[in-house]
Amino acid sequence: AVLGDAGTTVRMWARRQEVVDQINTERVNRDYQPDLVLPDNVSATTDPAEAVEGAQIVVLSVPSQKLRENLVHWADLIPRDAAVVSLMKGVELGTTKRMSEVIAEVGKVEPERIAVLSGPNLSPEIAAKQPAASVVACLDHAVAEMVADACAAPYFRPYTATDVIGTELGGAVKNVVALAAGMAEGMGMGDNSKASIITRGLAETTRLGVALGADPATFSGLAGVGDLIATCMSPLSRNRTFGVNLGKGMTVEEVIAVTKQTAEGVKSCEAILDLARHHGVDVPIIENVAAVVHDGRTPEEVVRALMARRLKAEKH
Ligand SMILES: NC(=O)c1ccc[n+]([C@@H]2O[C@H](COP(=O)([O-])OP(=O)(O)OC[C@H]3O[C@@H](n4cnc5c(N)ncnc54)[C@H](O)[C@@H]3O)[C@@H](O)[C@H]2O)c1
Ligand SMILES: O=P(O)(O)OC[C@H](O)CO
Repeated sequence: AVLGDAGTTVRMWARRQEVVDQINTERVNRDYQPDLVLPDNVSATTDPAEAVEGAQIVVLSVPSQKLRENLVHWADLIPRDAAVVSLMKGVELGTTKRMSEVIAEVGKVEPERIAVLSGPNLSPEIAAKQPAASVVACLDHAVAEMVADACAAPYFRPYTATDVIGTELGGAVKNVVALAAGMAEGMGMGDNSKASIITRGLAETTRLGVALGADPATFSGLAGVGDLIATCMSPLSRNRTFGVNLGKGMTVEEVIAVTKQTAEGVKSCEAILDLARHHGVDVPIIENVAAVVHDGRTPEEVVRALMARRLKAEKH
């Protein structure tokens, strides 16, 4: 819808024929955004070859852990001169690769053609065409500008950047911090607790980003603190909501059973923790979220553990 409203012709790929038919005939996707009427320049197909044929820009958005298995089938179809844009906010389990790295590896796309888009962009608000800003980052700034032009709509303002690592990492780590903020909310804690989590979560994100080669300034921007605030504070966030349910005492299995859409932080927290350990970066909030989600610790136990840590100077 954003691309279409920006005047860009869009051919979407979907797996199910009934979804494609609904989009092409009624211009809606009832399961995901029932109130959003897609613009006329957006169409859909179940055939990936038809979707990408002649495309100048290929936008990839599936759950992060499913990108690799899908990309295997798309790699040879992607036009060799197209920009490839990732909207995904996760890190791959096992490999600890960011989505742009998976695209380069499996899609055989040169890094200069890979752009990532990230920012405070909760989809129900975007679908309601409420004004929002975002960041398109690509090593080749001209490619970032081309993608920004293609998605600049009256209600959607993309800024450009060249820090792919920072932009991508900000989007992935904020989901894990939002799980922690949600847990605090679910346990009945107030704004001091959540602001403390957000601020120290940003410190962890920045430390890890710098170790990976990101520009620390990126984390003060839309893809850093901007998305972190939106996701940690909004009841529309799936990651925060997942955390709220954990904080209220539901088990991980119970929360998964009631969660219909992707909460990227649940799987990515382990991959991000692996990445941090590999680079020798201290990430206590991420570590404790992973302990709740994957090791059976309770939110109460990890709050006690976080508050009992050795006192230290406040620095990144
Ligand atoms: N929803 C948001 O507000 C938002 C905003 C910015 C970025 N993102 C990011 O975009 C990515 C996708 O999120 P989403 O909100 O679209 O998630 P979603 O769960 O709402 O939708 C995921 C889509 O992928 C499809 N899908 C699921 N499993 C698949 C598979 N194995 N193979 C192919 N397709 C599959 C689903 O049918 C659905 O169309 C995530 O990385 C998310 O962090 C989401
Ligand atoms: O609903 P969430 O938690 O996946 O967050 C959505 C977007 O990433 C917010 O920018």
